Amino acid sequence: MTAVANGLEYAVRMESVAKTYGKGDAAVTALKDVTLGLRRGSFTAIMGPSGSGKSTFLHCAAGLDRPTSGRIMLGDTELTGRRESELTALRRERIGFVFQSYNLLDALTVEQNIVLPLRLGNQRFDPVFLAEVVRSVELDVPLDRRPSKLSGGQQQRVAIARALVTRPEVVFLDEPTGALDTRTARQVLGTLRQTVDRWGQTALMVTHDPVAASYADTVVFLADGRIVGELTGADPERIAQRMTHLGEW
Ligand SMILES: Nc1ncnc2c1ncn2[C@@H]1O[C@H](COP(=O)(O)OP(=O)(O)OP(=O)(O)O)[C@@H](O)[C@H]1O
Repeated sequence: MTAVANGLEYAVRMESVAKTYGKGDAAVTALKDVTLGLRRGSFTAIMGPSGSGKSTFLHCAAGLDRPTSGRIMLGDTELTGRRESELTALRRERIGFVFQSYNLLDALTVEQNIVLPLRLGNQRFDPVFLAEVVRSVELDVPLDRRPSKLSGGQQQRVAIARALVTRPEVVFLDEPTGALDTRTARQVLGTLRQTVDRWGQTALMVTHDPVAASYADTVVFLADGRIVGELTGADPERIAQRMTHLGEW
């Protein structure tokens, strides 16, 4: 298949990616020969024991960290070998991020938080699209409120809206429900699933939770820096069983 066709079919492609931290005796190889494509419109979860390379994988795929070798493509744009300023612009314009700790600014209102990536990129915001994003994440609070006045679940919906507002090619989520109670976590994951289904949003989520992972189309398992398996359409029990086979988690 040609590179252009891959760019259309895959939102992200990683080819033989390796990442080593440090040098000599202190070197730690966090990723080894990782090859994976995220199809446009797919929702993928990454699971693996502690230290298996999940964060490193997410950071490399999102252009937050550089692999030691291999190639990473965002659509038909190669990330590897770009200057930091170019990577910053690519991340701002084409990628959305959601973290466990929400990372909202309390000096700003909910609405100002959501549109912040557009302001930073000097992009205009379309109030009709903003309303659609707010509706799609089922955010049901006054937009002039400060984030700290909201529940954890509502704060994470604000963070997801902020990640979606630039119409990113991919949203990367790092333990997005790690700080939420079980019921709220399920509601937020249901919302995320709907944005994938309705908008064709591509998403990649790192999680320790088999229930969270079961909302994804495919779960990719990492162990010791390598991809060691994949499950599609699996329920939480099957995912938990596979994790148990990978050892402690
Ligand atoms: N900045 C760094 N410098 C040195 N070693 C690192 C660095 N970041 C990660 N590592 C090492 O790389 C390996 C993979 O770490 P990583 O954080 O990617 O795993 P993880 O699966 O996300 O772990 P966890 O589930 O505990 O967050 C580990 O051995 C870790 O100690």
